[in-house]
Amino acid sequence: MNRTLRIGTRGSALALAQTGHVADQLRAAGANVEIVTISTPGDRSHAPIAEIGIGVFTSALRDALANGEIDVAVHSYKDLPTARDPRLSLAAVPPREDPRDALVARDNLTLGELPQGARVGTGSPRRAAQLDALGLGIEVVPLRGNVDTRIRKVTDGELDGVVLARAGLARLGRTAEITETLEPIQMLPAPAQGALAVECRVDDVDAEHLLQSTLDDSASRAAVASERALLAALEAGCSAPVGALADVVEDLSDEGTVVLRLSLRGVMATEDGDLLRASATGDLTAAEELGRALAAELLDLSGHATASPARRS
Ligand SMILES: NCc1[nH]cc(CCC(=O)O)c1CC(=O)O
Repeated sequence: MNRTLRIGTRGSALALAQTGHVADQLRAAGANVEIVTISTPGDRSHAPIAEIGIGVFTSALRDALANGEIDVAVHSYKDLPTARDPRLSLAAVPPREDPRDALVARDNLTLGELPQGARVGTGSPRRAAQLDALGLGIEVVPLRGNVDTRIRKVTDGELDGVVLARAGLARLGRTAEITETLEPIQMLPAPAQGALAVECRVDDVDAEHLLQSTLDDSASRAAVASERALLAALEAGCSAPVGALADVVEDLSDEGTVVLRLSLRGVMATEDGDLLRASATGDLTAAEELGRALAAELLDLSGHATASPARRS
């Protein structure tokens, strides 16, 4: 392909870092690429995400792609709405970064070492619900802004800690500031956290082929597909905070050969702040079915959780 691919990105340090990485890989494969920065309403607003809505970071980029201002859009996958955009094709899901959440706290402290009443910042209802459920007496403080702004609240002494996606810190070369990487058994990440979504126009088959063959990782794509299918199915039934993580695991087939399977864990907060958890494994080739099945199980649990009048504990 001898045309120049224009790759669109948001202008945040994180977005530029991840797009730069994608551009480098495409250049290494011999493509001509150019990076175009697109400002989004999400970057200009300081309101909580819960108020301005999912898609604020991604829809301007998607529109620019659909009208031909750019040829490729690179998104943090977890920031994309679950409804697919019929104008666009998900050409590649590159190998996923570590999907876990991370704590950056003062004095090198871990969550367990923070004192009662410690103030920990996060704008994510999912992180807040899971922090509360640990029963550590941590006070969750609402917080927004880019990675730098959030960490500065800790260095300035305004907060005792903040919880962020490890992947974001890794892409910015700031993992040294992490004081604890949170195990998924305590805190399940957002569906698709740590993964990128690389889109092109649905009719741009040349770009789609190049992006897919150069960047796509089928295991990451399958894992993320099951997490997102779980999220989409739960969004239809409720608006509760949701965490999900699929791991690709080795299993033995009936014939004794090694097969790869998906192991999916999910968590959903109820209205009274209890956490419902479930897990399941399934075929790598039926990732979305697995996500939907686990969502149905969580919805079933939530029905029991709210419908039972004699509920104690
Ligand atoms: N919602 C903002 C956002 N979108 C993607 C990432 C981090 C990188 C990723 O998960 O791929 C972050 C920051 C964070 O959650 O700390």
